[in-house]
Amino acid sequence: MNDAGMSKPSCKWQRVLLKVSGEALAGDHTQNIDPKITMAIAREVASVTRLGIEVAIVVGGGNIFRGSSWAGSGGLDRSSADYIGMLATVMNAIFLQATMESIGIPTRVQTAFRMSEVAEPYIRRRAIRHLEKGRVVIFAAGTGNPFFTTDTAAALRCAEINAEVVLKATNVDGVFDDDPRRNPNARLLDSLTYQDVLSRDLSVMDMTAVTLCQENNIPVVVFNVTKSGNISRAILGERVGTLVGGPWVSTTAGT
Ligand SMILES: Nc1ncnc2c1ncn2[C@@H]1O[C@H](COP(=O)(O)OP(=O)(O)O)[C@@H](O)[C@H]1O
Ligand SMILES: O=c1ccn([C@@H]2O[C@H](COP(=O)(O)OP(=O)(O)O)[C@@H](O)[C@H]2O)c(=O)[nH]1
Repeated sequence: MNDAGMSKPSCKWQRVLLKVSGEALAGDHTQNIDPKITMAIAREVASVTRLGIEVAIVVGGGNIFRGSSWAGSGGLDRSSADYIGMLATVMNAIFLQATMESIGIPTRVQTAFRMSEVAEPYIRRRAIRHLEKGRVVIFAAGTGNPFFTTDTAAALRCAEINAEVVLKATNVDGVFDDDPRRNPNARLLDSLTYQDVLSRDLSVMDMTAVTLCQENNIPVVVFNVTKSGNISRAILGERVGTLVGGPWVSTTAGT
């Protein structure tokens, strides 16, 4: 039983870290953020938090600004470009928080650097208390440092709050043995070891993020967020997408 008075279901995971990339939030790309996507995420997260599963989210910012693409333009150095990118993730976080709270999900945003007029600063113990109280916590501004990505922030926050898995929401069905957008014969991989990802240079997450997950035995599930129900399936531990960090193990809840 958690503080929110909900009995814990016999699901695979009790506390998860959901990584939502900016690309995923952009949906059909008619705008920077697709409200249909934020609402779909909110509804699916709501359905699992009602089961007592604790959900923390790291949002990306690539739908608005990706530092590496801008560094060097108009005298913009990489660090300044990355800070703009981190601020982009805060915009996504505030939007997602508003959508979640509009359907009754108590949500807190914690940013890696202080902007306390719009969000809480990242305070680890406070984040854990929010989760224990049944609130969704959205981590924004990545790690707060330039030269990193929000995938690394996802791995870091997952380790810090003792979440059990990083669920990486993407626009493709999982990890393929080649880029599916370039190679129609690319094969979806069921599961992978961290070493596979590193040695075969499979574009799952950046190497820093993969190494952090490997060193802390954090499994990563890469799944397609655009398919309705996949967020719930991933959070409930059902077999969806590609599992990095060892073979799927059947559970009572999943297959
Ligand atoms: N250190 C902080 N800086 C900025 N805002 C904060 C801070 N701590 C809490 N808040 C905000 O104040 C509001 C009330 O905090 P809340 O989390 O509801 O407190 P409690 O856990 O005691 O109920 C929330 O909107 C929260 O985001
Ligand atoms: O710890 C971090 C996280 C993000 N970023 C910057 O924020 C941008 C958006 O994050 P990311 O590209 O990881 O978002 P996503 O690819 O998930 O949309 C990155 O390109 C970086 O410029 C950063 O500098 N440090």
